[in-house]
Amino acid sequence: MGRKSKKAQRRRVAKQTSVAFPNKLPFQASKPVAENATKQATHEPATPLADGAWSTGLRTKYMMLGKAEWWWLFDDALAQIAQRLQRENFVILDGFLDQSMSVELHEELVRAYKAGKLPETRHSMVGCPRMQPGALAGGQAGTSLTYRMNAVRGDHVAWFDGKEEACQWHVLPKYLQRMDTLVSELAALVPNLARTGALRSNAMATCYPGNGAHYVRHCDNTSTIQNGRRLTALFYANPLWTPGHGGELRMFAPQPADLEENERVYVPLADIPPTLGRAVLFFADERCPHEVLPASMMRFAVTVWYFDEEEKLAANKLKNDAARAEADAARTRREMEKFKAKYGEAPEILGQRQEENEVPEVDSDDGEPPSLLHGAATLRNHQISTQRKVQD
Ligand SMILES: O=C(O)CCC(=O)C(=O)O
Ligand SMILES: [Fe+2]
Repeated sequence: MGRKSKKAQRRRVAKQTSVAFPNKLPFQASKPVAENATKQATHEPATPLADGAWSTGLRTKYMMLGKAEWWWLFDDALAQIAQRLQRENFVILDGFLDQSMSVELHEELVRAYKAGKLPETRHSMVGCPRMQPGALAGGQAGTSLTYRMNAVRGDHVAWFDGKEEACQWHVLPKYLQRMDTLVSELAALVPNLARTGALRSNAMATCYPGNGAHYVRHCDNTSTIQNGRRLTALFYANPLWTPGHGGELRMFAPQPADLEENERVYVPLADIPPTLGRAVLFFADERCPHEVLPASMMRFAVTVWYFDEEEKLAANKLKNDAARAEADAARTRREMEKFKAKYGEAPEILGQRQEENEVPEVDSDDGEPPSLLHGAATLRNHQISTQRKVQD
């Protein structure tokens, strides 16, 4: 396909949405989790706590070159990130943003969360989207039946493009630009990400408000749903996190896509604390079942999904397909029944998905690549050339 027609196709996606095996497991696996296993009563981790210690040497090296905050952007770091992602299906990046930016992003998220709790007239951020309890399901195109159930998913969320003036963002747009840069670099190194990097979701800001809020084990995409999500990028902003606060991201071993649910055995691989400045990247499909363990304190994160262009275009084409929407809705109704029987909580049915969660592309005819890639390349070139000067 020619560049122009590809670009036109991308633009159509934006219009339609109105706003883009491992050899060895990394951590020692503990006992498989049976389907009905009850949650642990204590905060003892069931699996080893996982951190980003693998990058300490790299971070020290780039700190000494005055490039601490860009450590992940250099060729040796990118090669390791790509290698880990391919070998383990997920990778932890500590210090993705430096301490002061991370603290500031935490403050921005707290501000947005608090503003959403006040009546419109009583805060200074009128027009900043309110964080609401997160929705479930939505089907392939995201436009089918959705529902809420606190026992399944207990976070509050809102979607942001980082340009909302009312929200007074400062760090969020910088974070997005950096993550876009990283993912567009990885797209050139990881074959499975080859069609990723031009389309992504907006940023989903989340707060698990404590009191045991959690998100049960799930995959962000599956071979049945095919919603286009290829890579999940998380950033955690919790300055005072300690193990007693819970809210770890538990990663499970990959699932063969062709196994029925009752044949699956979920082996926990690692519990990842949601500590300040930490980013986690993982494949959005059955390679990475995951859950958020109960949080006893407020827990803030930003999630972005990078889409496989082809899969996302196919999913969007089915937006107005009544038969597909009904098949998705039927599956969602079965899921709701299952959860209702398991947790005894009635779902709140929302109907069609409310959020507009995809990023529009710049509408230009001048042959420029999509804004996302363009901004990302510029950022990398700038940082790398500065670094070369430092080394020369
Ligand atoms: O916040 C996290 O650590 C993960 C959240 C999650 O799995 C999701 O929103 O799909
Ligand atoms: Fe998830």
